[in-house]
Amino acid sequence: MGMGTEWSVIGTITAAIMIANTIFNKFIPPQIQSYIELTSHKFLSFLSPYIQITFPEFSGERLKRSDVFTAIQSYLSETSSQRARKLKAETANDSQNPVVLCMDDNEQITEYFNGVKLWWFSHKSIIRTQSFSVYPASDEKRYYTLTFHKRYRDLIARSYIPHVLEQGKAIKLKNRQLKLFTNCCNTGRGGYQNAKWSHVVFEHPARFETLAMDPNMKEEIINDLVTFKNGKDYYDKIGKAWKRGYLLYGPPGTGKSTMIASMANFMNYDLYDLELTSVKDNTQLRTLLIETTSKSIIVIEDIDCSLDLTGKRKKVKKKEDKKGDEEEGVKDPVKKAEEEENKESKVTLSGLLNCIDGIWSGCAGERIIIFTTNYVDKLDPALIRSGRMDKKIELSYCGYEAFKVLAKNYLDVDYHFLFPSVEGLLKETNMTPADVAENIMPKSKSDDVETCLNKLIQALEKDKKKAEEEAHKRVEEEKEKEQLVQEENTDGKPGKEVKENGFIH
Ligand SMILES: Nc1ncnc2c1ncn2[C@@H]1O[C@H](COP(=O)(O)OP(=O)(O)OP(=O)(O)O)[C@@H](O)[C@H]1O
Ligand SMILES: [Mg+2]
Repeated sequence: MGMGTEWSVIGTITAAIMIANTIFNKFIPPQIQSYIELTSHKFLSFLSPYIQITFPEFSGERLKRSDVFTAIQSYLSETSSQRARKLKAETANDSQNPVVLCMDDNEQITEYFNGVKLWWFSHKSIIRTQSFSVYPASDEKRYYTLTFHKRYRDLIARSYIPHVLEQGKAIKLKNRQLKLFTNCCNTGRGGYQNAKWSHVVFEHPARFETLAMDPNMKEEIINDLVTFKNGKDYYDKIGKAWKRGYLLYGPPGTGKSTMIASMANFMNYDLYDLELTSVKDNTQLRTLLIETTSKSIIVIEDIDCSLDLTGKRKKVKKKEDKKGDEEEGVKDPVKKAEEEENKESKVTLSGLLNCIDGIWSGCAGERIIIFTTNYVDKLDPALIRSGRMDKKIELSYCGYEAFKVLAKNYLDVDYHFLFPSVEGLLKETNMTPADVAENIMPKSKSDDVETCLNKLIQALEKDKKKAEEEAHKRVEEEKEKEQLVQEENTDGKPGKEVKENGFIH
């Protein structure tokens, strides 16, 4: 039988089945339907040498889409778009390929696996649910069926289906568009229902390759991330939730935020930027954290400024109070009520810790939480203990290795005769990678590598001079202080006492 004849036979049979199915669903009572289905199924399976496996979209928990179904859908969207005749165009979140073509509903394709022929069908049927409402409720039921000869049962079950699921998951991950979620500006006059995330597509260009830092430290972080990503079985084995916490600390402009973006790109995880000052209270914080999904990084930037750890937040509130008192006479009452509510907003350290431990234990895995701070000493030890913050990463001033990465990024050079001068000066100064980057960035077309590096050298020399002057000033001040103490000792009371008592203290 030729390919064309085979298809027309399958097509006719499918069409006939679909018509019969419609008539069957419409006119025959459900009890008789199930009896007929059972009998005909038994009869057909006795006659047919083919086996059929069904993969429904929803199974078990009605609200959760089956992971197997979505994996098959991704797999077929890639493999079927070449072969299926009826295609469906779906919107993709990719600006370069705005449309994804995939197999349409009630369409079929043939596939070969290790020389074995098999058929995929995509079904969609409308089920009318029994309802007392004026408008009859209808529900779409979608599923895939896989048909193959019964002699290949083992091969399909043991090799082909795992292969499809693995490929499907990989395709889904590859096509995944990263998102940046933020809770900022979502709190207003309302209560907890306003505790929600809004998102934009995450398109930060930061990569580990372009991140300027000590190469050994970079490698250590990458290895840590890779181990975490592949660690599901390990975490299961040791009975620990599949989560990891990082604390990034260092002066402003040393690349903390850049590193977080690089991590998200490297891991292919969504980013949740949690702005604690916009969270009303601990309950709202919990709601937000529970809503985060797996394969994500939850970030709390400048943790020392957003929590009542240092008294900083209190100070801000006091300032607001003062301002409020001054403006009291002219204030709109609605605005005032709103402010009153905002003033109440309070996330406590213990609330945050409980929430973190809560999502640590209660939600599905693969989550990273990152805190950043400029002042690590100010943080409460409870917040950064191991288990909550598993790895503490210090990002510091620009060293020579980090400079080389920046020079490669910004000027596309691996070496230049001015590099040794830069190396020497970097050792003697504290310049952040952000400032180094700003100095070596060409500002006009005529700026060549030498001009840019000279500009950096000038800036470094200026910094060095300033640091030397400051150090000199400090020494002078110390000297003055010492002199003052000495003068006090000779002229003042303590000296006399020493004399009188005859003791030297
Ligand atoms: N280590 C680095 N590698 C590459 N670029 C860097 C690095 N550090 C800083 N930069 C550059 O400087 C800019 C500021 O850095 P970033 O925002 O990451 O600093 P930060 O440590 O988060 O500062 P802050 O504490 O103020 O939030 C970035 O846009 C980036 O271009
Ligand atoms: Mg930052």
